[in-house]
Amino acid sequence: MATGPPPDEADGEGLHSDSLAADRLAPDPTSGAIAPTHITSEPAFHHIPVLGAEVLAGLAVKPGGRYLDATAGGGGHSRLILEAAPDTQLVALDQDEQAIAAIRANLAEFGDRVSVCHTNFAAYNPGAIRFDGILADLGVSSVQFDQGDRGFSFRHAAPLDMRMNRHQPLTAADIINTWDEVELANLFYRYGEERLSRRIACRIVEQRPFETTTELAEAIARSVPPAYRHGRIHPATRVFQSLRIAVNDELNVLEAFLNRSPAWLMPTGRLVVISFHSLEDRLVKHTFRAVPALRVITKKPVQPTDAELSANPRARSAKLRVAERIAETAPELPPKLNR
Ligand SMILES: C[S@@+](CC[C@H](N)C(=O)[O-])C[C@H]1O[C@@H](n2cnc3c(N)ncnc32)[C@H](O)[C@@H]1O
Repeated sequence: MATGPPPDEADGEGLHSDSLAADRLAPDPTSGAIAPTHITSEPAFHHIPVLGAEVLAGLAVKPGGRYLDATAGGGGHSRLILEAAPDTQLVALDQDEQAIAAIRANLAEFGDRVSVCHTNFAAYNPGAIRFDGILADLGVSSVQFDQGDRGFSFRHAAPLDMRMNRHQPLTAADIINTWDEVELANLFYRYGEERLSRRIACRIVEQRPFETTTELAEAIARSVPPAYRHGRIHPATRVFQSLRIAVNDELNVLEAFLNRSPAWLMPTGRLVVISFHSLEDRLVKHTFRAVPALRVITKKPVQPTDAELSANPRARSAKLRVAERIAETAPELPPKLNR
């Protein structure tokens, strides 16, 4: 990864896909203004699990197996695992308290087959428990994304928050309104791969403070050339991605999880990770190769079929990779002595 942004480039080619591409809005061609959608009621906690069949195949779910869903969200994948084979046991983690409440409610019918833990997956400690499979379906859930007050999407006028764990102090507003111009440009370039990082950072610093997602998105849209404004994705998409990654420290916690979690697996246990942007996928690919306890199962990432994409367009950037914990070879015994 480069350490700082190069001079800004004006074209919008070579955009990498990311989970915020759903935020492609139709800005006013002259002002770049975005018509905000005001959410008046909380959506039900419903998230369509991505790559469901591929997750079950990757985990090789077996009767009586024990699984860890490190990002349980709405419990969609957890439910698939619990229903895939009799007597499977599941530990469900999430760092978002609202998700934890939803998981408890949505999986109540499975009784003591499920235990739920409110934690960041990087801080989880399984004690002596070892799992037959671990799943991490990264990023935010549809519910978090669509919730009017969370600030993940510029489709809704909301405070610049973006915290998955609302007990942590740092918000997106803190970053946007207090970091200096160079720090912001570096952030947009590194975590958003934004080519116009310097120009956008300069305009933000001139116009801040910003309070809401839509104010910030409009300012970004106004600060870029018209060709860029009408590109494949909304011009604020990459900046929003970079802010979310920074607020939740997403790449550092993912790296810690990828290095720690192989030790939580039984020999031949499976680690399945679904990522939604190139920075995450790169980290998963390289760490799977680098961790000595893992054997890579998927040489290439598994992606959704056209049928899944037409049913769930939000799956479009998903990439699934699988690794297996190498079975410890028994220490060689000395040849039996003839007596
Ligand atoms: C894409 S959603 C998972 C959806 C889930 N697989 C389902 O089918 O309902 C990601 C979830 O992971 C949680 N999450 C993201 N990063 C996390 C982390 N570092 N530790 C714990 N939970 C995390 C988010 O709060 C969110 O609820």
